[in-house]
Amino acid sequence: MPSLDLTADVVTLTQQLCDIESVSHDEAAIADAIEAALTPLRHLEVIRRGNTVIARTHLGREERVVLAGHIDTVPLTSEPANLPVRREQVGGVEVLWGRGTVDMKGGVAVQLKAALLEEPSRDITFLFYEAEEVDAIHNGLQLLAESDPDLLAADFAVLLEPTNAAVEGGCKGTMRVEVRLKGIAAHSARPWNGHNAIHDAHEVLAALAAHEEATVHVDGLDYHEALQAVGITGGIAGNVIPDSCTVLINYRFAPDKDAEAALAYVQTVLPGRELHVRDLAEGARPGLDLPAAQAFVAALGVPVGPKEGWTDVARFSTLGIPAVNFGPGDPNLAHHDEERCPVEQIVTAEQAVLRWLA
Ligand SMILES: N[C@@H](CCC[C@H](NC(=O)CCC(=O)O)C(=O)O)C(=O)O
Repeated sequence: MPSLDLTADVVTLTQQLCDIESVSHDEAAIADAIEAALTPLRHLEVIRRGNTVIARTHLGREERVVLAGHIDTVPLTSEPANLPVRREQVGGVEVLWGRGTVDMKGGVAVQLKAALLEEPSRDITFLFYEAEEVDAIHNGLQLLAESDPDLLAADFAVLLEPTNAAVEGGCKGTMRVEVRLKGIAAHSARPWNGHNAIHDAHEVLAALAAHEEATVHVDGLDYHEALQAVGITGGIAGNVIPDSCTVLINYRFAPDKDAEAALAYVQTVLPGRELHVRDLAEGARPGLDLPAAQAFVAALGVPVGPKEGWTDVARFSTLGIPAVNFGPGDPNLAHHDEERCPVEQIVTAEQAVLRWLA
């Protein structure tokens, strides 16, 4: 069983975490390693639900904060192979290079180092959760909110998602919709007997390609919307006119919109098309005017910006718990084949979190 050494420095710990492969739905090994590393720490209560590990202090402090991070990653690449991670120089900067270094095992390493604090200034709930990178129904925090909502209770939450060690407020919503096109199957030597559903997709794709994506100003931050085709399927054989074709579309919408408004917007881009919602997670407004968030930003003294990806800040906002994103790694390199994180940034993030909790 792979193991983690919590006494190692935060960069080495990040490397250890990354080298335990944990693509979504395959997090058992990393959850086992985290649970095994935390269980001997006598100041923590450690709980396991599926492949989500929860650890809490019970020091009777006035405030409880959550430090949360997901332990899954998007799939690996083979060319270039992005596991095992490498520590190397890129453009004169020392980086950890490989899957998970940005999204988000550097943040998880910072959580684990903070878990060693025996006398933090606040009570802390650490959440290491499964299946964040996939459809919302699998999300470990979603499952925890259903099974043990009390485990999410807190006055403030920090999601250790990549932010370049700045604070990123709120997050955009994400919706996946399918447009299902119908045709008539026939022999491809005699296409006049059928109707090609894949050919019909060009109208949908042309509308998406022509669409101008908006920038929306919400409570002082600019969120860049995105409406993109992310998949297309159809065809059963190389000599059959396809009778169906499905275009999968991902809409990333600013947090001034709820799900209904987001769907209505997609409909304006694709008038008359029947839209089938496959997955949906609403966003969260920045909430940086809330006292808890202001105190965090002031304590860290870092710049603020918008979170363009979706994160579980949205879940905490829904629960009425102020939450922000703060962690090492450039979000522009999340999910990228060249995913890499400057080692210095992982150390900076660790120091900032430890200072805040001291
Ligand atoms: N259920 C959603 C979950 C997607 C989560 C993912 N989040 C990030 O990559 C955060 C890092 C960042 O971009 O800043 C995402 O936004 O894709 C889904 O499946 O879409």
